[in-house]
Amino acid sequence: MERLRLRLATSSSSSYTPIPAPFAERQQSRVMLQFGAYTNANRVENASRLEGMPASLEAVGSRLARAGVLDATPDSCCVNLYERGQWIPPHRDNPKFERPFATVSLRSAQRVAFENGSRRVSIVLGVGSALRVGGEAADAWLHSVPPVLDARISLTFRRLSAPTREKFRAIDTASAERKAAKAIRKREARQAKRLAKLEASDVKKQSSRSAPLDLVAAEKKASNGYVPEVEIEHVWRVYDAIAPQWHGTRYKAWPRVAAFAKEVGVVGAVVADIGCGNAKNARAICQGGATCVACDVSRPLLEIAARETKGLAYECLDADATRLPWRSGVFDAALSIAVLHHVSTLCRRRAMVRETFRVLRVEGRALFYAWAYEQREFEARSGHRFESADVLVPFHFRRHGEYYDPDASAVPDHAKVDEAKNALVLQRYCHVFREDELANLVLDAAGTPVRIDAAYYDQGNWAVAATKLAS
Ligand SMILES: O=C(O)CCC(=O)C(=O)O
Ligand SMILES: [Fe+2]
Repeated sequence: MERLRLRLATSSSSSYTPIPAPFAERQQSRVMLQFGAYTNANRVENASRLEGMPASLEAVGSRLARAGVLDATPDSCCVNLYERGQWIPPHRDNPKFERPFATVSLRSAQRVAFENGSRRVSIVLGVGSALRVGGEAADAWLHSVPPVLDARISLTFRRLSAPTREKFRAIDTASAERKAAKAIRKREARQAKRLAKLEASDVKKQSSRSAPLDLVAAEKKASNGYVPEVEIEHVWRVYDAIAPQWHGTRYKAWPRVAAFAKEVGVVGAVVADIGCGNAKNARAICQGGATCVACDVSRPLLEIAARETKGLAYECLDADATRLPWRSGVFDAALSIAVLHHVSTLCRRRAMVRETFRVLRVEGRALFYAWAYEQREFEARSGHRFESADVLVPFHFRRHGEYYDPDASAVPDHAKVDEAKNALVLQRYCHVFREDELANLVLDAAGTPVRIDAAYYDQGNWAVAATKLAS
């Protein structure tokens, strides 16, 4: 008996209930091993482990159902282990179990008593017998086990009632759903954490580089080497933003530039227009039959240039004048008109001059124009007065009129609104040249012997025309 009790008690799906101390003292109750659902102080326990019955007990339960002792296959079994003298007071079986239920008696025969008011009925349960209890016997009558005469085992088979079973199934489903939802939340939280970590490391990576203002700028930076932030923000992005308005007000070549272009732009000549902007010099260059290859860093200006030069032998491409994408010695002439003053370091201005002469053939001619520090007010239409050599010059980007496109590309971060003028004020960076500075730069930085053909003041700019003397 003890061995059996231990064996069953260690079965994982069982509940072993020893007799509580006060009950044990009076020998009330018995050791119980319960499989499947059972009740404990009127609460159903283990309802979701209905499959928990050992195969041997299940076989007995099925046989009871087949024999018609039970109406359906039981899903729980309580094994009662009685020592001699142990007993159970009158009670009613928990209504959360279906009727009928059945008790199989083993080991020793035992009398059980039924009572209903003053009525009493006793039944002797023989070894191997099955007692079916249902109807009034189960609910109107109480039953009890008087002190057993000998050690005894009984097996009571029950089936959880349909509503209770349904209730527990719903609870089970809900708890499974809660569990699943919790698992999903946990997984999502983990993913969010991982993502945040990735993003943080990305931001770190980005901020450890000198942050590019936009992708185009970043791309240019990568392909052209270092471009100071001031040029990207205050030259490149400004021209990108103002391109249509810029084009609208500057569409004619300056006369002395046009004269130079005409001189060099003969049939068969190949001319470079470096920093071409909206290509206002294109006609002057190409009208004599020359072919022109132009470049600029502003895509919006290049788009205008391409549009404006349809039908001309004029090609324009996106390139930085400090790193020209052409072979050395291929051009007969080069124009660098109002470009040098937008380059913010001496090193880059020197690079631009050197590159211009590199792509020229020997005897090739170049014309440079750069904004003058010394503005001769009576000559200069701009009327600027500069305080120093490196300045920010405001450009009023009108938010109205025929050259305003509200859908045009983004304005630079530094733009300020001027409500009175209904304009955005953009600041263009300029390095303004002092007298002789441009000529000295050309002589110094050409990287090859050059001859200065002319140096003069025109349109508020210093101008230098020079010829490459050797390769
Ligand atoms: O052992 C028996 O015969 C009856 C047991 C019983 O009534 C019970 O477990 O509720
Ligand atoms: Fe009972």
